Amino acid sequence: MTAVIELKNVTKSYKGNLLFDAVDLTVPQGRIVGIVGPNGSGKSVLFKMMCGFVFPDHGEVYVEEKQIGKEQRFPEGVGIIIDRPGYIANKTGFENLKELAQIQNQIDEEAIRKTMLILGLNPDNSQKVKNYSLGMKQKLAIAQAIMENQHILILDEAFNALDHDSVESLRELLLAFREEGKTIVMTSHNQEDIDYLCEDVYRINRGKLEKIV
Ligand SMILES: Nc1ncnc2c1ncn2[C@@H]1O[C@H](COP(=O)(O)OP(=O)(O)OP(=O)(O)O)[C@@H](O)[C@H]1O
Repeated sequence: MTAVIELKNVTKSYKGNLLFDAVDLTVPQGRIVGIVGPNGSGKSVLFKMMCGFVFPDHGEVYVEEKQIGKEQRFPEGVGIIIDRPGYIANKTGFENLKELAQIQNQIDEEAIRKTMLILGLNPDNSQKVKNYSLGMKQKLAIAQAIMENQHILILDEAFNALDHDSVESLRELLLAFREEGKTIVMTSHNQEDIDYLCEDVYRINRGKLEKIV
């Protein structure tokens, strides 16, 4: 069992609010791991630490055996949904994804089109993102996370605002990713998503990560 993400002895607090107290976590390769906990319990902060967006006060975070912030500023090969990406409001969905793809310069327009179609977004839609519905914006966020075929996905509330059919197809997509050996860490306020997808589930409870499944 290869550990893809590891937290070792991680402590994190904001202004006296202790979110994580000497926490360890191992995310094995090829699994879907769920993190649950009430609003404000620290799910997003946990994910941000995995991505190098924030750092623990103590302890270490490793992604594929490289310490984030030390051996590597940001982890490589990770697709991320945390908060809503800052889209360019006056551009279309396709144009936005194209701009983002230029950062890594790993995929061509065809790959972007394909990803949009998988998620039920029309790449030829001339609507600007500022006029997108909530669900369409969410699909665009998912598209940017997966379009580069990243082998690790960190998905904070990926199912937000999706309609019933879109939830079903995203679930199947994530299961297919797992079959390909991708590793996924996710959270959802819908327990059904967690039950359906996650083999390991941890609950944030009083600064600790309690394994509940
Ligand atoms: N940059 C920051 N500065 C100060 N406090 C912060 C910062 N980021 C997060 N927090 C606090 O940390 C706590 C955990 O926030 P976080 O967003 O991780 O919760 P969450 O479990 O994802 O909540 P939700 O279910 O509502 O999305 C909250 O009390 C939040 O106010």
